[in-house]
Amino acid sequence: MLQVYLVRHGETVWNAARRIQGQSDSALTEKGERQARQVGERMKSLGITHVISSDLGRTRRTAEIIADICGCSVTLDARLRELNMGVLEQRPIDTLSAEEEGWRRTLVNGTENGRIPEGESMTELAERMHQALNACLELPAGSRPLLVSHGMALGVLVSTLLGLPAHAERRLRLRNCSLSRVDHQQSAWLASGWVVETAGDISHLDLPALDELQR
Ligand SMILES: O=C(O)[C@@H](CO)OP(=O)(O)O
Repeated sequence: MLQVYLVRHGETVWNAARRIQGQSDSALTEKGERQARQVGERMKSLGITHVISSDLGRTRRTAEIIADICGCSVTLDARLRELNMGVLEQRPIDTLSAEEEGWRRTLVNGTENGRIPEGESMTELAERMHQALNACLELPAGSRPLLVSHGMALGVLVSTLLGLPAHAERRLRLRNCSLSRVDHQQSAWLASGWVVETAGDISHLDLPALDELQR
């Protein structure tokens, strides 16, 4: 059975300031770097063999810290990027106009193919996240990979593996450097394919971690 670990990047300057990143970027805070070291120690104890990361700066930095601790190298996969949030990227979330908030809501209320202008739909995000996860099935037997990605991206992946709509990601709390795990199993009696072992575990963190874009 293949076990794949999923980690959201450490806290960033814009997470703490409630600014929308999407495929734009900001640096990890000091706390974010600490979170990455703490999840790295946990990953080491779990025997991670591969660290595969979104190519955005905040995930790369988190992945490098983890990989250093685990003695692995980092492979980049652009399919693990956060949702492209189009014209709302870089904006403080508390300054959105009613029209802009309406665009954001088309994403989170499940409007089919809803998207922020110049952005991506949840369906497109789900497709590329599933491709990145399924690529782990090609790794050599005995591999234990870790994917380092983002709040909405991982939330959409876990929600859709459970058979829920992509926007059910709103119901998952994936804090910075939280750990989730999905397993690929064959079972005639239980489900065959991907099953969710755990989601959003932060027991390795010693300080309270932010929820997505929350204070
Ligand atoms: O892009 C962002 O601002 C948030 C949105 O959920 O995601 P993350 O911090 O996980 O990249």
